[in-house]
Amino acid sequence: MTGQPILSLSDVSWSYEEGQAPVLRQLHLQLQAGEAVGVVGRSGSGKTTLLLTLAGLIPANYAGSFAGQRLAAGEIGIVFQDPETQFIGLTVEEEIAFSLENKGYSDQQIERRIEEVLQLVGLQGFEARSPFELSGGEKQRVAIASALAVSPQILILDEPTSELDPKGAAEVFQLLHRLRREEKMTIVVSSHATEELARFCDRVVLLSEGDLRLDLPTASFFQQIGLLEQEGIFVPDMIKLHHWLTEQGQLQAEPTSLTVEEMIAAFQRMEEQRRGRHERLNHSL
Ligand SMILES: Nc1ncnc2c1ncn2[C@@H]1O[C@H](COP(=O)(O)OP(=O)(O)OP(=O)(O)O)[C@@H](O)[C@H]1O
Repeated sequence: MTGQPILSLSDVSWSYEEGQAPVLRQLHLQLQAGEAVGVVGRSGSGKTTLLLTLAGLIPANYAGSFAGQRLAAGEIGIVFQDPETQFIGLTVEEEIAFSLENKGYSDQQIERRIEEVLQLVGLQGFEARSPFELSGGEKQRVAIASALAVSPQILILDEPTSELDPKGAAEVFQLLHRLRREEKMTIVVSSHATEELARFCDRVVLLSEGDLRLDLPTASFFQQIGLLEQEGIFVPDMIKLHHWLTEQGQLQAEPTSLTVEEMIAAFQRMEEQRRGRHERLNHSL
């Protein structure tokens, strides 16, 4: 994916308090339209700070500059780790209507948009429910619906599954896959769920004490097993297995298999090649 970035941070540093060590250090990061970027790093490495900076919520009085940050407010939606801290409406409908009212939508437009975004996140019929009385996965989807209501170009999510059970986490990532597929959204997501990131992201970046240590396409990123483990990042078992099989000479010249499905496909390709070689040998005898 190439072309003009829709958002680019250039040489951005940030300290919360003057005189303190920077939480982000001389950071460069570009986002292309339609890509999904994962952000990983130990607790305290600066992930939330980076996402707030991308969303324009950290003021611009840092040593550095935003090159290319020309998106108006509302063109970037952000969803926080604990969606309840974001809720202000007593019903799901009110919650989603809030940002639309702020943008001057008419009542009719608001009604239509609420219906659209609830359908998009799979919560049709939830209009009158209290957002505080939903399951964790449903709360996250309401928060995502609210962020999406004003049609942002970029959706930023800060550890959206860290408070969820596996079912809730799967629901949220299914929704993110759908937003990419159907809405072509540009998505930045920080998470410790590296298996989900490996399935979802085009690119992953690693933050380490405010430095961007890695910024690579997902398959190449997860090949850096030593560095990732040193940084306390969980490397999915499938990726370790792939690495081991390649080292043992059992898999050759295969791109990294990030998922069980890709690993099965890699073995199927090898089996077909083996059969092909066998048949050619039989013919030549
Ligand atoms: N409002 C704040 N004022 C002062 N320091 C802060 C503030 N918010 C965060 N920090 C500090 O900045 C550093 C980076 O915090 P940040 O929340 O960005 O990390 P993180 O990688 O998102 O962590 P986690 O995975 O635990 O959420 C930490 O040392 C944190 O204590």
